[in-house]
Amino acid sequence: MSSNHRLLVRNAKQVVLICSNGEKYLTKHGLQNLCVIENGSVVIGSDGLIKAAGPAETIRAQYAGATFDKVIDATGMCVLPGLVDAHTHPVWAGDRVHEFAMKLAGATYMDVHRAGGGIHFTVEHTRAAAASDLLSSLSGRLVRMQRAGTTLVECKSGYGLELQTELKMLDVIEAARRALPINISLTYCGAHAVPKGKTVAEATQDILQVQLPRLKQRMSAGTLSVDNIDVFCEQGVFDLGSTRSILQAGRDMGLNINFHGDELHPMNSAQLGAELGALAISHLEEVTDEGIAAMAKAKTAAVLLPTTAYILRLPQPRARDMLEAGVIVALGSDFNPNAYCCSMPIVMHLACVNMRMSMPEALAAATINAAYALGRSHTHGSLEVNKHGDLLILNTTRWEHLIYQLGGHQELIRYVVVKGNVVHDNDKTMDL
Ligand SMILES: N=CN[C@@H](CCC(=O)O)C(=O)O
Ligand SMILES: [Zn+2]
Repeated sequence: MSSNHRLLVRNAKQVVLICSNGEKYLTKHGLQNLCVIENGSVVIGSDGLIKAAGPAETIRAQYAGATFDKVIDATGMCVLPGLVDAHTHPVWAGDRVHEFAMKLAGATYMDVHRAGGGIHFTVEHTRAAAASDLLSSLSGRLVRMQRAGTTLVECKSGYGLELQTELKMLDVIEAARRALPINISLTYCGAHAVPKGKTVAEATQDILQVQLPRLKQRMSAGTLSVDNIDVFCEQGVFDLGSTRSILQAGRDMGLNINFHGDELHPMNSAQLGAELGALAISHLEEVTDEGIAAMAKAKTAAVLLPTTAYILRLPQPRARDMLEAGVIVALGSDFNPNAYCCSMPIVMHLACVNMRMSMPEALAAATINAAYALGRSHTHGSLEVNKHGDLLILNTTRWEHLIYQLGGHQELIRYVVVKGNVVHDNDKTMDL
């Protein structure tokens, strides 16, 4: 093979492909043994896509005459697909460290929300913030996530709750998508809370009659590209009926349904999502057995968020029951002013310890299954030919160290690569 390629990563102790037969997600037995090559190499072409991932000897012979823009000798290191974070709220102004103190002193999430704090506090600050300030804080957060190994991240709006600020947030995410190498899946979450002074019915009408039509115009004009629609379906927020009408309207515009459900109370959100063909439902701390069965049947991914249950001291989502029922389990950091965590390695560690997932289950949940939850598992989430050349190279001989060493990812992650370009080199503390 004599053509020029972008990147060769050679002689890695382990190359963790995750899967190798074009699987769109992994459940049950598929999660028991992830596909790992001992002594492997990876080739990424000049189009940024994976050309080969296999035994080092085979690739050496196959690419004997090829040239590469860059060669990384990964002797003694591990190569993994870039991590996928399936749930974040990364655009906001005004932190909530004071509320963290209140919660440590015993206040619940809803106590703070009803007292006008929580999402409402963030809405007030985000409405007042300049788009340029939101973009610069968002960019910093995304770089931090990328350094922790995330190469595809879902980003929600939802701290505007009215047209102008929701559009401002979506535009800021769109601008970050164009400026930064990290891959972004963009979610409209105008139904994140009922704005102060409005009833649920009024808020729902505003979304259906004002916000979604404007979004549709912007999408048709090609100035905004929204991927998913989200609603916070919860007692005291959006009930099942209003959730249904908003999600249906989003689906009719071609958006993937991906929403917050069954977090603080059992709402039958899982059944609703399954019925509507949702790609994913997040949280599910209070999901019922019927909800689990419905999601397994409908192939609706469960995006579990270990940081939320940890910080709010909620019951843990029933990951084991979901896995045993064949639900597609994915993970997200839930980065937001309530749960300030940018690190999917920490999320995987919490999923293993608190939700009793195994390390292979957690890694699949943070790669191929999270990519599925975002409708991207045909291009992301595993190291397979023709997928994006997004990967991590770890300073360790066994991939499990990324989960085992709690908070150790900064030292462990040597390189982060997106489409064959090194976007983070820990040795040079470089971020591009
Ligand atoms: N539960 C609703 N939304 C977020 C929290 C957002 C916030 O508190 O600002 C979540 O997923 O945890
Ligand atoms: Zn959320």
